[in-house]
Amino acid sequence: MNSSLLLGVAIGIAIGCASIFLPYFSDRNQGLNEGCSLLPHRHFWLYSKRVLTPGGIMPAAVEINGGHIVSIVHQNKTPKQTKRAHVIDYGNAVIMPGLVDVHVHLNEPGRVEWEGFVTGTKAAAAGGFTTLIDMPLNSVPTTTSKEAFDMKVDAAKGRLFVDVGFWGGLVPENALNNTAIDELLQAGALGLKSFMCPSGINDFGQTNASHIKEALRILAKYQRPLLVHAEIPQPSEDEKTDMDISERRMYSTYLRTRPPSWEEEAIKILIAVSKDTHFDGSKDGAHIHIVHLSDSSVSLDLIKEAKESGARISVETCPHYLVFSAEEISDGDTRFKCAPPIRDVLNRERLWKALKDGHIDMLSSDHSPSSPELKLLEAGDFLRAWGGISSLQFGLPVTWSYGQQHGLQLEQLSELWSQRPAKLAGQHKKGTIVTGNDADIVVWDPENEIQIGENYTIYHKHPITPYTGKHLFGSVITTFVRGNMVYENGSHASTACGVPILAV
Ligand SMILES: NC(=O)NC(NC(N)=O)C(=O)[O-]
Ligand SMILES: [Zn+2]
Ligand SMILES: [Zn+2]
Repeated sequence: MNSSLLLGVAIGIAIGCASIFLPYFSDRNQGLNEGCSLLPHRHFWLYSKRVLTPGGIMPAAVEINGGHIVSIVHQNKTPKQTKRAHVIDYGNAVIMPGLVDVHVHLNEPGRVEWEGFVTGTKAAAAGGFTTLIDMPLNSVPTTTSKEAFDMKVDAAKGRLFVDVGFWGGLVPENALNNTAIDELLQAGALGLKSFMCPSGINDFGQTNASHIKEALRILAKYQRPLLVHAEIPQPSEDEKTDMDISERRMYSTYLRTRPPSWEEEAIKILIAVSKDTHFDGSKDGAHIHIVHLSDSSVSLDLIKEAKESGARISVETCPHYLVFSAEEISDGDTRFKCAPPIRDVLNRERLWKALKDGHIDMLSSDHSPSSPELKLLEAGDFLRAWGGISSLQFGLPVTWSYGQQHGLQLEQLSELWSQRPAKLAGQHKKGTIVTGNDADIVVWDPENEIQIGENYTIYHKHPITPYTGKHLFGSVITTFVRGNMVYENGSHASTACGVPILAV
């Protein structure tokens, strides 16, 4: 070996050693992006008596360094605070994976008077959500082309308090254009989303079975899912066009306009098209995800059967279908208007059973607010008001409080809110507390009582929500996104350091 080679090897070893030991020499601040975190450390330990890991809930210390979980030590005592090791002891609070919401309408760019990246992601952080996946509609433009996708990502930069990925939109204009869909997916869309009924947004038209089949062919190649708003309008016998305002104010009128048969019909078609999605020799086929299931009767049975026979189908439901019922919605109270509609108590209880039995794969908020005027609260006109419920920030305490009454365990709740949604979005480093994953964590007190109301800060752009007045259990203490403490007890980090998540 000549001398210059020897020198090279020696330098190489020196650099190698330095990088192995670097984290220990640089316990404070190294690589810390000023303002991203309320905590001035990048290497620290979180401790509590209740850490939720895939192995169960246990007393443990979670070591975080450089934004990742680097070790999890099952121990009954708080680790010692040393010069090198900053330790936060959360006592009996629960440390669990940050929540992942795969169905959020942030409406930016273009409809920031409805919601926006800053307000939406601040609400998310305060609610324990560390990742959101944004829907392609309600923003202007809708996210249906590569150009629109790039605009969305640009608009998001520097404005996110949690990480945000994006679904692309599948509409009649791009569905049969393979190049356009390829471009959208190559730009980073995590999958596509389509409607089988009018979406309420003019430039987001409804797709039919042929559009969906063609899109699945391409999605199968990328192994990314198609999310579908599964309702197809059905002809009805008593269709009246001349209803007066007193009839339009009645919740029962609205409920009649969107019967379960709309969901059934759409789901039948989706199951039929999912049968053979092993296109071009693709061995895994395409994945269809049914968003916001409301009908827990025939629709749910169809999904169960299809899954049993091996279809690659998953389904989500939302807190509002689990908490409210048609019987309790007052006429004129359009805060509750959403599509598909909230149905009767029996339907709700069957949804809980399906959730507990594992037939519903995950939860999502379907946070879809609008400007207050569009809810037509004064007129209370259910047929003309905007359909969409504002709820992002409350998902955890709501589903925990009502889930407990239905025998749902914390471990199950975490699977429904973190592990499975992260998987659907292709985020394999998120959704669980395991070594090597992103340090996306919520620390919360499941026993603390709260009330959504005056003494509760709502970070959504508009506070209008049907949850107002609800007494709940569970308050978020701290939220970490990739090791940054982005929220603690009513304060957010000063800089928005969440990142746009792009599929690669
Ligand atoms: N344009 C929307 O945001 N629609 C949403 N509205 C609801 N769910 O009422 C949805 O997800 O269908
Ligand atoms: Zn929808
Ligand atoms: Zn939606």
